[in-house]
Amino acid sequence: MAVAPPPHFFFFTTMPPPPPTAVSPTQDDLKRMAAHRAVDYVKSGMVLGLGTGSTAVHAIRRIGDLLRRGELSSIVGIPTSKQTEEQATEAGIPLSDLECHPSVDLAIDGVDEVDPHMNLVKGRGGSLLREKMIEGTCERFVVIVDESKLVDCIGGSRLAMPVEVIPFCCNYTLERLQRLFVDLGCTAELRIEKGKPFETDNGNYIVNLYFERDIGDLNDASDRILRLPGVVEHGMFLGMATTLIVAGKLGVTVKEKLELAS
Ligand SMILES: O=C[C@H](O)[C@H](O)[C@H](O)COP(=O)(O)O
Repeated sequence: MAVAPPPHFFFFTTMPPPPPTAVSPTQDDLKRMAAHRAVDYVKSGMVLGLGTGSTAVHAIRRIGDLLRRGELSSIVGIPTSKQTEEQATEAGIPLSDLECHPSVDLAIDGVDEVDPHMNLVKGRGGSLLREKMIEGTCERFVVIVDESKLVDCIGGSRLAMPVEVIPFCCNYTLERLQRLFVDLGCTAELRIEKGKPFETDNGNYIVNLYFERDIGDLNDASDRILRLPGVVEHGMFLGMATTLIVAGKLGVTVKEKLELAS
């Protein structure tokens, strides 16, 4: 099993906790705090990757507010899902796509899990493919989380690792995915919603992988999954995040890749 390098190429900056109040922040408050801190990175004229989910929506609304107040201008948003497209339209953010704007300055998105090396699991909302296309091309990818998303190793939570597959013979692909990781006690399940397979924005299905043991070499696992015909993409986002913003009860912490910070 390959050993990941220590995370010494990162440094931390912290912000003081909010003044004490009678009520402690809810998880949604923490998501909003992380999202608003991320929007500090947004400058007028930027092309922005707009993430998907209950954390990212706070960033979308904040950007919309700043545009309305004239504190930001000439922003172009590239939505990572149909849901985000609707939310961004409602927030008044002008939208485009990668074909018209192939250079994305900054993307902001939530995640399902983040490890100490800033490797991520994404896609439990089903949007991993468009997210990976857009966030994989941007200059700076800012990940925003409440502290519940921090894990020691991704996949180690024993929660779902989503894989987007084409519908054709999806159970065959599912079997092959499960067999790939038989030594890790992997179970593969087709994501079902309302009695039928959950369909992504791209018309594909999601197979959720559950691991009994730690995945170990994530890059090797990624390669093995992607080599299977029928697989479109998986939810491991390895080495992509450049900034991590974590909101917790003690305040907001910002962690940067060193090369970006210098
Ligand atoms: O497909 C969904 C996306 O990857 C989301 O970014 C991820 O699931 C996190 O969503 P939330 O902020 O709602 O926890």
